[in-house]
Amino acid sequence: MPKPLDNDKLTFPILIGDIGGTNARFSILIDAYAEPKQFPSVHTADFSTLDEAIQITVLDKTSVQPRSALLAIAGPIEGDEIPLTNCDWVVRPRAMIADLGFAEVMVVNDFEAQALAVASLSDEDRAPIGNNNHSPVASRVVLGPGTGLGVAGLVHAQHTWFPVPGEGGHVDIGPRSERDFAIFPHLTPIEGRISAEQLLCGRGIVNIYTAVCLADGVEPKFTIPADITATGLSAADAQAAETISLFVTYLGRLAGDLALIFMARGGVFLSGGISQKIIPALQRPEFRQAFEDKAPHTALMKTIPTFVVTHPLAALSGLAAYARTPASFGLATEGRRWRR
Ligand SMILES: Nc1ncnc2c1ncn2[C@@H]1O[C@H](COP(=O)(O)OP(=O)(O)OP(=O)(O)O)[C@@H](O)[C@H]1O
Repeated sequence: MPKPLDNDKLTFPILIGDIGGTNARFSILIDAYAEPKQFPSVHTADFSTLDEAIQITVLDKTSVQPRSALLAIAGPIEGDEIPLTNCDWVVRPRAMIADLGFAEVMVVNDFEAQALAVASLSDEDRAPIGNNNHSPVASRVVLGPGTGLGVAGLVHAQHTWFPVPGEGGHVDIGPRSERDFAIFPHLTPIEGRISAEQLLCGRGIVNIYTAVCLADGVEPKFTIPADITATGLSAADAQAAETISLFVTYLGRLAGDLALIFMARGGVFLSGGISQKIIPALQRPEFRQAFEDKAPHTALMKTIPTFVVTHPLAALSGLAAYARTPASFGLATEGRRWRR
């Protein structure tokens, strides 16, 4: 078993990496004060292993030899061989230490990294949804529709940020309005239920659109999420337009539920690839209406801000924030930190 370590500093220079299902992004943090040295983002499919991607895209391109690596990955972190969700790579920290010259490797969950990022996002790196652009220093939530639906809480207590990565994308979601009751019977349950991720991700956009078409007795025209949002945003197609409206409504409902669970007075932050692409739809009334529609707590919900994270490399910025000042974060390291 890996040896548990305290939340002490990783040794600089630190390679930080955000390994998604489709893309991997790397940078090097020379010390606690320097801006990260950014490397071009790469497609995971272009390299057979993570180690090869690090060697070719980072180590071969710089004379700086990182002493530590801090990686965010999509998927649960268990044991010494960590397979990635949606990609063939396996993270092998012990082999990275042996072969790539690192003294230490630490691996965290990708939404934990997103949560670390929203602890300190500047105004330029977020777009408010609604009238409130103030985020007090208080607990927050990150909710990210992309290939899947990621969720993490960020609890603020004792002057410390505690990321809470969970599987919140898999909570149940059910019909509420009369129109929902007409559409939901056309969704395909998985093992008897509809989870939030079945509606609130790229595939979910297609699921909603198809169910709307079936409810209307119309042949579906689109199978690609980006086509549905593009057509829906321009209102060129009634079913695609309704899909966008329902998508932001359901996202607002879930965002509100999560804000209630975490008492997230610091706000709910929408990350992931889709949120940034549909900001105009999120700024229409439906998202905030659904978010605030939480009687008997409507007055409370009106005070909670909501944002789209617009930072292009939010997970990397979260990892860099942790690498600089680990003591500001209550990040669990047990079983996730390996050293030579
Ligand atoms: N304009 C768009 N509107 C709606 N959905 C989109 C749009 N563009 C891409 N998508 C969908 O977003 C999903 C990809 O999300 P994202 O960009 O967050 O990638 P990821 O694989 O989750 O993360 P990573 O880039 O880290 O690998 C896919 O399902 C894709 O079809």
